[in-house]
Amino acid sequence: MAVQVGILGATGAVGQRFIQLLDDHPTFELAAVTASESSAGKTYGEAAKWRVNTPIPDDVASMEVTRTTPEAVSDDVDLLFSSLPSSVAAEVEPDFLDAGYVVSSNSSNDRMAPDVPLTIPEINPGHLDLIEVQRDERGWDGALVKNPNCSTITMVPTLAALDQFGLDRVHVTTLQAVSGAGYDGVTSMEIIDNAIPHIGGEEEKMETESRKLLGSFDGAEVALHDAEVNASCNRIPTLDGHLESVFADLEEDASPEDVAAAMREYPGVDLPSAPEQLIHVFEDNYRPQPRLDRDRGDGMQISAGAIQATEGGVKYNCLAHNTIRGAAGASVLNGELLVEEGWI
Ligand SMILES: NC(=O)C1=CN([C@@H]2O[C@H](COP(=O)(O)OP(=O)(O)OC[C@H]3O[C@@H](n4cnc5c(N)ncnc54)[C@H](OP(=O)(O)O)[C@@H]3O)[C@@H](O)[C@H]2O)C=CC1
Ligand SMILES: N[C@@H](CC(=O)OP(=O)(O)O)C(=O)O
Repeated sequence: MAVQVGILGATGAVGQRFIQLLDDHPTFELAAVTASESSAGKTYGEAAKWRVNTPIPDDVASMEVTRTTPEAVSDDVDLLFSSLPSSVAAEVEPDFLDAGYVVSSNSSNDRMAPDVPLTIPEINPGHLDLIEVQRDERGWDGALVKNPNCSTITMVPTLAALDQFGLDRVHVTTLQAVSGAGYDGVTSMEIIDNAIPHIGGEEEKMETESRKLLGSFDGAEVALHDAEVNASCNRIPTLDGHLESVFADLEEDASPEDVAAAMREYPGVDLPSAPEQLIHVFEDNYRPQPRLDRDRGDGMQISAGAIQATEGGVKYNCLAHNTIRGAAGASVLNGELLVEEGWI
């Protein structure tokens, strides 16, 4: 039976990706779209400055955009995807949770809260059970699950594959696409013929969220993985697709071939939006590249390549589509996991 879903912040850059990914979804049926006061009351077609590379589905274009309050959303909606600015999400998500909604959120508020599952279905599906803790502590009838930051989710599946060799220390440098900053985020004058060598708050997110995702859960709390993670984040003039260079120190000996095999064999999950193989490893050291490889697995697969030995471990490059696997696709996959695990 179809699960009725809604999108909070549906008119924005990530909201538009949600609409694209939910069109013809086998389980989810879009029943509500919300945005700010200035969009409320308009049809979606009037309110959204549509910038995704497929047309607005006709049935969505004619839907009425509502205010972002629980009262404005029908009780028939079982699951909400959230792509609000994090300051707005911090204020309104708790209202929806109090009202009993299950929320799969892409916004960065509360990702590191001890009682909020920060989840990638292929990596730490068991962390979803934090929902019980969250309900006890906060008295919510609903449930809140978060997906990680787009740069974090690009790297973490590869680190999870390396963890069998004893992940000790990670250094990562990112080359991030402009779409990560949103449509109005960086101006053309800033980014063309240029690179911007810092992204505010991004390094800390990579350094903390990765350790929560790889951490162990004992039924009550998540113990952060004890690897040291250091990140340096940079913006470059690609449109979509974050490329990252990772240097990982390992406790055990592992050749580049061992590492490539561990990445290739890392198990996927059987959910509608999941790629068949989680990590594609290239033999060609000049791959992955953003323009050529971001759409692998409908934008949900992670790519890796140029795996080479270092004194303490390995170095390699990895890539993911930042607004699909790194944002809306990640939330949809978490929604599918919530259904699969019986939370909805
Ligand atoms: N852009 C990206 O690639 C990525 C973004 N993210 C995160 O996802 C979230 C959304 O980002 P993005 O889509 O780029 O943002 P946008 O600014 O494009 O969209 C924001 C959405 O939130 C709505 N909104 C804004 N203010 C309010 C309010 N006060 N009350 C209710 N609704 C409001 C907007 O409605 P309206 O149109 O009416 O203003 C719009 O629908 C952010 O937390 C961001 O950090 C994460 C990964 C990647
Ligand atoms: N900061 C990311 C995008 C983003 O919005 O991340 P977060 O989901 O952590 O807010 C980027 O610039 O590419």
